[in-house]
Amino acid sequence: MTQHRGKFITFEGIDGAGKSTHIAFVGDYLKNKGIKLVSSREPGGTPLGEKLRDLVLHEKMHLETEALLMFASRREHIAQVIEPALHSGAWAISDRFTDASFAYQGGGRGMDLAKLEALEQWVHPHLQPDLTLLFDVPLEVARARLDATRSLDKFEQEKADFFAATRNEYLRRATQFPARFRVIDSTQSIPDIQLRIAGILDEMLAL
Ligand SMILES: Nc1ncnc2c1ncn2[C@@H]1O[C@H](COP(=O)(O)OP(=O)(O)O)[C@@H](O)[C@H]1O
Ligand SMILES: Cc1cn([C@H]2C[C@H](O)[C@@H](COP(=O)(O)OP(=O)(O)O)O2)c(=O)[nH]c1=O
Repeated sequence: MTQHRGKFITFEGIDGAGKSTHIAFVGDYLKNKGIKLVSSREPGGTPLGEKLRDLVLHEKMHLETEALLMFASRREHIAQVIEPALHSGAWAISDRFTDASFAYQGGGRGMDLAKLEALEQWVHPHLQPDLTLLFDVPLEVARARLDATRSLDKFEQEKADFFAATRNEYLRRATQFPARFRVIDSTQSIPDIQLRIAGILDEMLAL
């Protein structure tokens, strides 16, 4: 019997939007529906990727070095985790993927989008998420949530205009790729957001 390829779901949003809060919910929801899945994150997702994550989140570096390390981590993640999972029929869910490079390195830091497109074509010419959940909140809401909870990494210490540009690029991409993006208004309560996500997943499961 031919094995059906699994689905690939990615989670995106500016820091503090509430992305991490909902990843476990999605994992549990899908497992309860009998779906086998692999959950991982970027940068990271493999032992080498986690080492790159540590560097890229804490060291100062040239913008293009930062982008190249994101894609290096991604290359390893796709080869070791995402493709094998999808090929075996399992679903893969990733806390961030290439949209984050466009939003942060492209939007936030102003890197030429054409260079990011070239990297995307190099690293995953044939792979795109089946579904991207974009958790969207105004900057002040995200900032207040971050300040209430944790010590901040290199990106999280950036200023408001960085996050405004990052958020805009995410929203621009959601408009550019409407078939796979779902924008979640993350100012809503956690239970309301979960209801919306469950509806989106049910639609996908019915396909
Ligand atoms: N819809 C929500 N309403 C209120 N607080 C939220 C909501 N979503 C997340 N939070 C809180 O905001 C903080 C940041 O959420 P988190 O999921 O870690 O954000 P992200 O992964 O997007 O950076 C956490 O303390 C979380 O409990
Ligand atoms: C995947 C990716 C992440 N990032 C940034 C966004 C985040 O600020 C940071 C780490 O993401 P994340 O795992 O969401 O951070 P946390 O665990 O603190 O919630 O890396 C990029 O700048 N480019 C990328 O391509």
